[in-house]
Amino acid sequence: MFDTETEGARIELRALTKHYPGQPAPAVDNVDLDIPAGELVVFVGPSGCGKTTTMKMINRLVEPTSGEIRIGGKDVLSLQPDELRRHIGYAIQQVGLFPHLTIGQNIGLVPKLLGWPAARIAARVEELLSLVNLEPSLFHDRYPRQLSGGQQQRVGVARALAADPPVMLMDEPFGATDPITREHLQKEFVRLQKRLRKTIIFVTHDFEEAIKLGDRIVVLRERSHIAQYDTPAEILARPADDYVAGFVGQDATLKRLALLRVEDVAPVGPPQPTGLPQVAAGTSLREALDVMIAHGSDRCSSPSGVLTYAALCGVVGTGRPSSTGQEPEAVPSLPAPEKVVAGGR
Ligand SMILES: Nc1ncnc2c1ncn2[C@@H]1O[C@H](COP(=O)(O)OP(=O)(O)OP(=O)(O)O)[C@@H](O)[C@H]1O
Repeated sequence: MFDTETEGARIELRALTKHYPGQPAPAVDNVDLDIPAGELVVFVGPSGCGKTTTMKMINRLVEPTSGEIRIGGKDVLSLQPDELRRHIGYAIQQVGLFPHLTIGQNIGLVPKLLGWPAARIAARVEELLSLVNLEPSLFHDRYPRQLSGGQQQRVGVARALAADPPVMLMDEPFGATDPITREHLQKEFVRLQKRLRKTIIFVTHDFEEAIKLGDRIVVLRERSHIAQYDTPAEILARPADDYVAGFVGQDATLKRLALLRVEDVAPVGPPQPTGLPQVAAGTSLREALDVMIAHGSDRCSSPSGVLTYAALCGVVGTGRPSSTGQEPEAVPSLPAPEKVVAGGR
């Protein structure tokens, strides 16, 4: 259907507008947006700003009033809507599993509609259950009511991936889960997307979630006007205006530290296995800072070298004048270093 069948396809929105009948103003007004192939782009904005309407126009659950949508160069509005939807994964907060179908049947629904042979569907369902960390032998024949909320959300993601579509639309897919399950699902999802490289539009109210998941974030105002479209790091470092700064919140520096890994910071020396608190490869700078604070140390050792508190401040532009000339935001000061007792807790 698209120029790429399974790997991410580029999405282009041109002057996209939706004016619901009887409403005084358009819900989505003249939106232009380019989403590169293989990227996960998060729409974040206040309730009612038009996130869901924009997303639903892409798989034509909502018909645009005017404008253009292209996926992989194909004009979406010239395609048959049911056929289009079979080639776009869709996961929503309410999950929408069919209660009378087993988990296996729910996941296999779209491949079945696409006419895949039974053996191929069975293999795909097994593969997807494993991919979302649900043991196939335990979950394949259960019914949705026999699963926890978090397990159902995973099935929702598996079902959206079932036909291996190049594009996925995800509307608060983890919204109904408790914070711990949600964090777990987010981490799993980031790992999954690193492998799959689909083009994904992900809607959320939660700016923290947008930072964790997005290659880029679109911050929306009312009527889906774009306030800023950039990488999480750029939005945190340089919010376009006060509206975006309001989303970023007070702790932008800590959020930026959470995006960076210890290996991103030039080490000041080789790893020192003893005497310093240790952090693993892949640890975020925010976690490394927590380790330094917990040990009362102004440095810690990682496989790529020694990370100092000064280097950590330098990387987020604190402790020296910022490029804009504004006062840099302070990272929390470290408590006075204490002697770390070898073998102590
Ligand atoms: N079917 C409809 N008929 C009329 N107005 C609608 C319809 N669906 C949505 N709207 C209106 O369009 C605007 C945008 O709604 P939409 O659901 O796209 O926003 P949203 O940003 O996704 O909101 P939320 O975060 O609360 O889900 C709102 O003012 C909403 O009331």
